[in-house]
Amino acid sequence: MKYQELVDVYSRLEATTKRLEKTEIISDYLKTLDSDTIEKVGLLILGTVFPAWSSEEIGIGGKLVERAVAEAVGTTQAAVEDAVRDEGDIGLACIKLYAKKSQVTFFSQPLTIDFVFNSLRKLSQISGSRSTNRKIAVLLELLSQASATEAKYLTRTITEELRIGVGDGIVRDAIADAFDIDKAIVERAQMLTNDFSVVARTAKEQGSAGLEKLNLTPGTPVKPMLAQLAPPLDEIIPEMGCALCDTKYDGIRLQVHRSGDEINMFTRRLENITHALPEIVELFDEHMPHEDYIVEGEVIATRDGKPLPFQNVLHRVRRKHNVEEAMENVPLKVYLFDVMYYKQPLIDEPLKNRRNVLESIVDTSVDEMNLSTLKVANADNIPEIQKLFEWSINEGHEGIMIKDCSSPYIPGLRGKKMLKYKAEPETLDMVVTGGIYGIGKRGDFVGSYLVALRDENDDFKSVALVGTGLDDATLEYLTGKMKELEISTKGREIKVEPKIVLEIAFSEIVESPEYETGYSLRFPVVKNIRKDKSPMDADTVERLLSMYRTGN
Ligand SMILES: Nc1ncnc2c1ncn2[C@@H]1O[C@H](COP(=O)(O)OP(=O)(O)OP(=O)(O)O)[C@@H](O)[C@H]1O
Repeated sequence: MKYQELVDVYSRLEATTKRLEKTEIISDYLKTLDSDTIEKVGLLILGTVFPAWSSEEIGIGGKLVERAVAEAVGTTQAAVEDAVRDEGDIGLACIKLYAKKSQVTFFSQPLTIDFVFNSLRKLSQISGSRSTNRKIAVLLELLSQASATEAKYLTRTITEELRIGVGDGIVRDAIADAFDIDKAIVERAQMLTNDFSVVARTAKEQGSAGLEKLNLTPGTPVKPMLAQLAPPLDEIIPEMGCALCDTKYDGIRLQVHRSGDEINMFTRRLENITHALPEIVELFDEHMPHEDYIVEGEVIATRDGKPLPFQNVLHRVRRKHNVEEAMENVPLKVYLFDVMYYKQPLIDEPLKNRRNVLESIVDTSVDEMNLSTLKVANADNIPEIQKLFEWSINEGHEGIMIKDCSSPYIPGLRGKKMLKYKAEPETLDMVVTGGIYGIGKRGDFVGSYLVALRDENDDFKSVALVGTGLDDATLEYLTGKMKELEISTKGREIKVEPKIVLEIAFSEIVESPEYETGYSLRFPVVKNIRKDKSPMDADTVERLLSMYRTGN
């Protein structure tokens, strides 16, 4: 299958902002593909060649791509940089540069989807000596054979910024439409496998029966079930009838998988962090059965037995060197709260049963391994739940979780079956799309950050400019990141790729025509850099609107 055909689909997708049209374009295209190609297109359509669960990445910086483009079209790297600055994006720069291409490729063959996919995967494998030259060689093989539009989308795929406004939701709907399958079935398969190549191929070959057979596999991470904000206790607990309430710990969510002799640990973003926390691997090896399982819990940092803010665990997870030293300085504790697999998948079991299984398999005889502190609630013992909340806060935790006893584990869902009840006011996790450099002696730093939220097309729409809450070290760190992610700079204004996630506190949501969402925040303050979240995990315009309507 020719890559140009996929590129034509990209162009049509970029040309419309309408979700239904995008879904139809992809759905029609998927119907024309054979099994091997649909597997690749399932990922390429999202601008990637790796499934969401994989920690592999293409790993090519913008500068290297610019160098390869320069060689492919026979110009200087400076000319490519200029074009990127003028056009605001490497893809559009390619269109301009390829029009003037002086290198003529003889005997060139049209690029195929297969060749592009395999070459992009090959890039991630190249390391060690002369790796830059070897990467350039692979890039050149692609770029010198590419048409202008192929180069546009190839370079955007390589820099992981496809910009066609297609996210998981649209691909899910397109697969459902193409093969006449219920969307909920496709969604479930995606949440369980986190791999659109498997979902697309299975949908094509086996339809809904095949998708329904896909299940959890220990070793492959699954999207975590997420929480909504809880209404008052005396409203929600009678509504649930039976609520499992447990302490909400302020650490990092950990999904621990044992498969055979191997233990792997993943974050909520499905990042594999096994190597950063060797003592936790040992803890699970010694205090959990040697059976296949997937359990979930929160890992927190402590000092003198008291919990430390979650950034302390984050430092442990990000650390590549001196792991031993960090282990002594930041002792960790695990609090388990769910089990999704034990010898067999358990996600369809009600939470109460899962909790019973969990309690029967964890050995909590050591200080570091714990079950979350729990109280089962009903309409008659609400004051005891209020006490659990107060106790949790006094112990230095964040609050409590309120979970429906009868609920299955629904991967990726933020629904009413799992709620959070916190002491602190709600914040929004927002994505930085730009910023403004300071003036005078602050001229070297980006002083305010344009923050945005994801809309239903997975495009980022601006909400506010935030400049408060940042100390000098954080400003320096963020400015460095902004420079790495720079798309263009005009005067004091910088535009960046949407990668940085900031947690923003604010006093109120207000209407504002100044920003793309039509809303803004009063007194926004940066509370944290959420290095544990990807832009796709950030909050949405929909959430902003629902908070605006409910005054939350
Ligand atoms: N006992 C518990 N049960 C479930 N989750 C818990 C528990 N203790 C702590 N957590 C954490 O609380 C998180 C949900 O709360 P919150 O919304 O505040 O976190 P967040 O990371 O800001 O957002 P998200 O809901 O997107 O994870 C869970 O993802 C989990 O990491």
